Amino acid sequence: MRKINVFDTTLRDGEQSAGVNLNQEEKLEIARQLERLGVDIMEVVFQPSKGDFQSVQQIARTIKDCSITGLARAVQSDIDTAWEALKDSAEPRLHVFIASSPIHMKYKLNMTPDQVVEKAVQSVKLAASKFPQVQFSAEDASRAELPFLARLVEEAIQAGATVINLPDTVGFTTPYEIGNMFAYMKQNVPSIEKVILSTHNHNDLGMAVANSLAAIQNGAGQVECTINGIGERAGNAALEEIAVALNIRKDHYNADTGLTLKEIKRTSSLVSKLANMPVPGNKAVVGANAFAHESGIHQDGMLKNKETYEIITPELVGVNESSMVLGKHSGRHAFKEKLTELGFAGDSVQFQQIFDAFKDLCDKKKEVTEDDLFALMTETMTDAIQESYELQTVQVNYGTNNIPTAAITMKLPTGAITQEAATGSGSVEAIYNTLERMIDGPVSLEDYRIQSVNGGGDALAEVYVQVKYAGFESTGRGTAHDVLEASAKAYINAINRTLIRKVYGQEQTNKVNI
Ligand SMILES: CC(=O)SCCNC(=O)CCNC(=O)[C@H](O)C(C)(C)COP(=O)(O)OP(=O)(O)OC[C@H]1O[C@@H](n2cnc3c(N)ncnc32)[C@H](O)[C@@H]1OP(=O)(O)O
Ligand SMILES: CC(C)C(=O)C(=O)O
Ligand SMILES: [Mg+2]
Repeated sequence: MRKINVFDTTLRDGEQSAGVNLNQEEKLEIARQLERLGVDIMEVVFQPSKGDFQSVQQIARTIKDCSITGLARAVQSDIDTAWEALKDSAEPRLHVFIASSPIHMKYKLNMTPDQVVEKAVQSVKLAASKFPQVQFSAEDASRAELPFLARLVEEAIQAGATVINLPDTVGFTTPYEIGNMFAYMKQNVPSIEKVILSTHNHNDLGMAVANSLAAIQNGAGQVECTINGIGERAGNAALEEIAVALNIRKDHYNADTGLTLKEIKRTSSLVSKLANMPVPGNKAVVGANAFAHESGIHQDGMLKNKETYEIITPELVGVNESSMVLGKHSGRHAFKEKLTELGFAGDSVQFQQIFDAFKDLCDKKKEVTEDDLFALMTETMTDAIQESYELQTVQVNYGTNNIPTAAITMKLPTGAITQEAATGSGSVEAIYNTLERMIDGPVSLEDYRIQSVNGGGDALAEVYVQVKYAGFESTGRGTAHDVLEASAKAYINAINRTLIRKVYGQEQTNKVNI
C-alpha cells in the first residue's frame, strides 16, 4: 500500500477564496485541528502581512506533528521573508513557484522560457540554502508544453528541489490528461525518482478530486487539497473527498493517506464556521445529507442492511449516525420504524390510517419532523380512543365588579356526565381551575398562546397550551369562535393526549411539541 502525503493548503490557497479572511486565532485553531487530523504538510502563508507574520510564527512554534510550509514567488525577498517567519518550525519547508505555460510566461511574467528556467533555478538554490525541504511548483503545468515542463522540472531537481508539484492551476485538465502528464514526467525527467511528485488541482470544471486521484494513480506521492474544497475561484480539490475515496477504494488505488478520518467532520465544520462558507447539503462526505436517506426503497434497504445504500460509514468520518428523513418518497417500512422509535406500536388498521394521514401531510410539508409525527399520531389516536374527556358546555360569568366564575359540563372517560364550577382571577383561569377539579390529579399549565385563524369579526380563535399532567408534558390545541371555548378545548385536548401517551407507554421523560 502506497502512503500518500497530504499537503493541506486551507490556510493559504483556501484563504484565497473570495470573501475569506481568517484572523490569527482562527488560523491557529484550524492549524491545531489539521494537526489532529494528521496532515503531513500544512501550507500556511504566502507573503505574510504584519498580522500574518505573527500568525505564521505562532503556528510554526505551536504545531509539532507536521511540517509547516510557506509559499514564495521566484523572488529573493519572498524567500527571505518566508524564512524569517518559518525558521522556528519543527521542519521548515518552502514552496517556490513560477509559471510554466506559454500564456503565463508571455503575458503575466513577460519572460522567455529560458528566463523562467533561470529564475526557477536561482530561487530553488536560494531556498535550499535555507530550508531543509524545498518544493518547486510549475504553475499552470497542465497548460504547459510537456517537453519544456520536463526540462524545467529536471533543472529544479538539480537545483535542490525535493518535491515537484505539477498544478492544474485553472482547473482545465481531465483525469486522462493529468495521468498522461505525470506518466510523461516519469519517462522524460532523468532525476524524477529523486523527488516526490505532487498534484494540486482546482475545481473550475468540477474535476479537482477526480484529477487528483488520477495523478495519484500515475505516480503522485503527495496530494494538495483544502478542507471542504475551499480556495481560489471554484476552489481546490477537497481533502475529505480524496482521503475517503482512497480509504474506501483501497482495492482500486492501493494507496492511503493515514489521516485520522474520524476528525474529518469536525475539521469541516470548524473551517466552514470560521471561513463563513457553508457546506452544501449534498457535498460528498461532509454535507448534511451525505448520510441521510429519504426514499422508501433506499430506507427499506438501509433497514435490512446498511451496506445496500451506504458505502461510507458515518462513524468513519466522525458523523454520529446516518438518518432517515421522512418525506413524500418514504415508504411503510421506514414509517413503521420511526413510529416504533417514538414508542408507538399501533395495530395494522390504525397503521394504515396513520400512514395515509402522513402521506397527506407530505403533500403540504417538505419534510415531516418527529414533532409532526407525534402530532399526527396523537390526533389520529385521539379520534380513535374511547376513553377521553369531552367538553359538553361551558359558561362563564364575568363582570368588572365580580369574581370570574366558570361552570362546565363534561363527559368523563368513564362515560359519566359531570358538572363543576370554580373561580379564577380571569375567565380563562376560572375555566382551567374548574377543569382541574374535574380531572383526576393536578395539572400544571406551562404555556398558553392564542391567535386568530383568519381575520375579520367572525375569525376563529385558536388556542395552544402546554401542560404537565400525570408525569407527562403534552400540548393541545383548540379552535372555536369564542376564545373561552377554544381555551377549554385546547386544555382538554392536551389532557387527552397525555392519556394516549399512558396507553401507548411513552417514556415519561419524552417531551414532544406539536
Ligand atoms: C496560483 C496561485 O495561487 S499563486 C498565489 C496567489 N496568491 C496571492 O497572490 C496572494 C498574496 N499576494 C500578494 O500579497 C501580492 O500579490 C504580492 C505581495 C505577492 C505581490 O504584490 P505586488 O508587488 O503589488 O504585485 P502584484 O500582485 O500586483 O503583481 C504580481 C507581480 O509578481 C510577478 N509574479 C507572479 N508570479 C511570480 C513568480 N512565481 N515569480 C516571480 N514573479 C512573479 C508578476 O509578474 C507581477 O510582477 P510585475 O509587478 O513585475 O508585473
Ligand atoms: C502556487 C500554486 C501551486 C497554486 O496554488 C496553483 O498553481 O494553483
Ligand atoms: Mg492553487
